[in-house]
Amino acid sequence: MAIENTRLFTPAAMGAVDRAAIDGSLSGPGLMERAGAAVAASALEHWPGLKRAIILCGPGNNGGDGHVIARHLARAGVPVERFGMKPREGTDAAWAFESFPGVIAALADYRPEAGDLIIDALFGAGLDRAVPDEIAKLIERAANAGTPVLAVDLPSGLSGYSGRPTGPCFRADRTVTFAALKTGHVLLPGRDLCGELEVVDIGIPSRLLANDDPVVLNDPSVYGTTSPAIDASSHKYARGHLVVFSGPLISSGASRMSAQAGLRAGAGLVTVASPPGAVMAQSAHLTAVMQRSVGDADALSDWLKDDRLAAFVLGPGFGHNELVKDYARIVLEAGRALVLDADGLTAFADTIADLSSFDAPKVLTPHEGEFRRLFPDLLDDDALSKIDRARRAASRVNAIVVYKGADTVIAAPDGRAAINCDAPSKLATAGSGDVLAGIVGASLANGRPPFEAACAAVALHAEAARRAPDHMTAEDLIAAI
Ligand SMILES: NC(=O)C1=CN([C@@H]2O[C@H](COP(=O)(O)OP(=O)(O)OC[C@H]3O[C@@H](n4cnc5c(N)ncnc54)[C@H](O)[C@@H]3O)[C@@H](O)[C@H]2O)[C@@H](O)CC1
Ligand SMILES: Nc1ncnc2c1ncn2[C@@H]1O[C@H](COP(=O)(O)OP(=O)(O)O)[C@@H](O)[C@H]1O
Ligand SMILES: [K+]
Repeated sequence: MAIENTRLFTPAAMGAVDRAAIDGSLSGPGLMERAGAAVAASALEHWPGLKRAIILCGPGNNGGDGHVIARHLARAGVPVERFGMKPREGTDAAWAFESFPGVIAALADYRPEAGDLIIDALFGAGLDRAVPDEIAKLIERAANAGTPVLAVDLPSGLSGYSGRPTGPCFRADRTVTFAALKTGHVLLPGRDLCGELEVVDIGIPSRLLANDDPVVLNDPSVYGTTSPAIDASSHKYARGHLVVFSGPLISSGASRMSAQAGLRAGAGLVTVASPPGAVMAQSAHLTAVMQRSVGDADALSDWLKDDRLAAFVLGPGFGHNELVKDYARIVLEAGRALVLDADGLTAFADTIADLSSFDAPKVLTPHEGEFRRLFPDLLDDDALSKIDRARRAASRVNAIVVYKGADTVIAAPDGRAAINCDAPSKLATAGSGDVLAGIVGASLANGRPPFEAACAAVALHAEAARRAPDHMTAEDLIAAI
C-alpha cells in the first residue's frame, strides 16, 4: 500500500476531522461527491470487464457514497442496481440519493450472477454492532458465489477501530478509504478483510489531519534509519556493548541467536553471560560473540562496574528461574537498558507492574500468549484494540511494549504507538522472536531512545525476513540482517 500520510485514525477521530472540514470551507455533499467519484474510478480501473455493479446502500453516509458511486458508474455506461435502504430525509446521503434517484431493491432480493461486482456501501465508520440478519445472509450468498467485493471505506461488519469484525463481515478484494487509514484497516484480521487498500484524497486539508492521537505506521518518520550511523570516529564501544543472558545448557541456543542477531544489527560488541554449566557449550559455538561466566547476582553486580555495558537481553531460553527477577532489578538499578522477552516475561507474570518504578529504558517483547499471561484483563476487554491494549500495558509498566504478531504494535508509556504491517509470515518460525530481542538490544546499545530503538528493530527484523529465503530458519534470518 502506497500511503503518504502514515498517521492512523480511529473512526471517532476521523469523524471529528470530517466535521472540522465541514465546519470550515468544505461541504458534506462535496466530500461525498469526491469520495463516491474516487470509488467509481477504482471500480472501473480494477474491474474493467464488469457486467453489473451491485451497489449495497446503507442508511448513513456510507450509503450516501454508494448513491454517488451509482450515478458515476451509470454515466460511464455500467449497468447498476442498488439494494438496501433509502437514506433519512435532510441528510447528505439524502442529497446523494436525490442526485440520482431510482429503485432501491430489498437486500433479500439480491442473487449473485457471474460478472457482478458488489460495491459495499452499507456501513463504514458508523458501524457499531453486528450487522442484521438479512445482511449476514447476503454476505454468505456473495461469499458462496465468489462475487468480488469493493468496500467503501471499510468492509461492512468490520470495526474501523479494532480491526475485528462485530459479527458477519464482508471479505473485500479491495477497499477504498478516504483521507487517511483507520486503525481497523491495519490491525488483524481487518487488514486481511480489506484486501488491497487504497487511500484517496477527498480534499480534506492536511492541517486538519494533524491528529493528536499519536498512532502511526512504523516507518522511517518514527525511527530514522534501521542501521546505526557509523563514521570514521566510531569505535566498537561507541556502537555499544550488548549483553545477552544465556539459560542452562539445554536451552542455550536461544541466547546465542539473540546475541548473533545483536552483533549483525550493529551492536559494537556482544557478550553472552552464561551460567557456569553452559560455558563449555557456548564456547564451542561462539566466535565473534564473546562470553563471560555469570552464575549469580553478585557476579552480575560486580561486572556492572564496567560502565561500558550498555544494554541487556534477558529471557530467551533462560528457563523458569528465580534469577530473572534479581537480574532484571540489578540491571535496571544500574541504569542500563533491558529487553525482557520470553522466560524473562513469564517470570513476572503477576508482578510486571513492579518494574514501573525503574527509570532505565525497558522494552518488553511479548507475543500473544505472553501478553495474556502478563495482562489478562487487557486481553479480556473486548472494547480495546490491540493498539490500546499495548498502550495501557506500556503505561502500566512504564516501559516500551512490543506486542508481537503479523500486526506488531510498538507502544510507549506516553501514548505514542506504531504499527508494523509489512512483516512476512515466514517469520512464524522457531527462534524469530529471539532474533528480534537481539536486534532490539543492539538498537538500545547504539544509544537510541527506547521507543525509536524498538521501532527500528521491528522494521529491521521485517526487512531481514523479506530478504531471507522463503523457507528460512531463524539462522537464515540472522544472516539476512
Ligand atoms: N462528511 C463525511 O463525514 C464523510 C463521510 N463519508 C462516508 O460516511 C461514512 C460514515 O457515515 P456515518 O457516520 O453516517 O456511518 P455509516 O454510514 O457507516 O452508518 C451509520 C448508520 O448505520 C447505523 N448502524 C451502525 N451499525 C449498524 C448495524 N450493525 N446494523 C444496523 N445499523 C447500523 C447507525 O446507527 C447509523 O444510522 C464513512 O464511512 C464514509 O463512507 C464520506 O462520504 C466522506 C465524507
Ligand atoms: N504470520 C506472521 N507474520 C508476520 N510476522 C510474524 C508472524 N508470525 C510471527 N511473526 C513475528 O515473528 C516473531 C516471533 O516471535 P515469537 O513468537 O517470540 O517466536 P519464538 O518464541 O519462536 O522466537 C515476532 O517478531 C512476530 O511478530
Ligand atoms: K462499507
